[in-house]
Amino acid sequence: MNNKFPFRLYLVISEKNCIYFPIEEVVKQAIIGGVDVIQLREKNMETPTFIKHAKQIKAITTHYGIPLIINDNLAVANAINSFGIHVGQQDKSPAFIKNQNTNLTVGYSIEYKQQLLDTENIKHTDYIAASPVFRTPTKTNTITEWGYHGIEYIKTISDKPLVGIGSMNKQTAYNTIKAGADCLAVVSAICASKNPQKAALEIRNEIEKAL
Ligand SMILES: Cc1ncc(COP(=O)(O)OP(=O)(O)O)c(N)n1
Ligand SMILES: Cc1nc(C(=O)O)sc1CCOP(=O)(O)O
Ligand SMILES: [Mg+2]
Repeated sequence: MNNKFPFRLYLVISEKNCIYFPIEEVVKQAIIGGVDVIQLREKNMETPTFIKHAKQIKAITTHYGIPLIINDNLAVANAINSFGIHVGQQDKSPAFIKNQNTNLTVGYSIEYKQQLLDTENIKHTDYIAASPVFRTPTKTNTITEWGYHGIEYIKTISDKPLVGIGSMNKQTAYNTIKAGADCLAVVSAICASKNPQKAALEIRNEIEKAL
């Protein structure tokens, strides 16, 4: 697998998705349970507040040696010197970001087949995300579902590390990895669990079983 994204279980987290514990506690429990990369996704935070919040989360992820990725906001990613940034089709493009002379690892959401032919952006991308594998109440402005066959299809077109996102949990993890995903990104199955550590461990176990 590409050295820049050798991860298997990706926590995508925001304050509002953490139901039973403060975000800092969910981050710690998830890491202990087996999450090996984290994205901070705060969709409604102004940049100065986002930077302050991201610094607090980065202090925890750094303590555990886990990379932190920032969703959407390049100013925040640069301000905290994050490991990476994740962007989608409505955000700054991977080509633009890589042209800023940055070391950021760049993730890019792919919503349908034709976007896989966007070679200019995909060549500037370190991993792609199948967006979504299955529809999810956590993010409703998605287009279609890739499903397991979609994951298989993407792997025939692209050799980029592939992240599956959207209703990834202990029931869907095994088949998504078997279909060809390299990594699973999870929000609610961990953030909304009464036991985030156990939830992460159970998904991680399914991933390892499928590899
Ligand atoms: C790992 C991962 N995959 C997909 C997304 C979605 O990105 P995007 O389409 O830009 O939507 P928002 O998350 O910005 O609402 C993601 N964030 N992370
Ligand atoms: C942040 C995000 N992006 C998606 C996409 O399809 O691009 S789905 C999603 C949320 C995933 O939440 P859950 O794990 O609760 O299903
Ligand atoms: Mg985005």
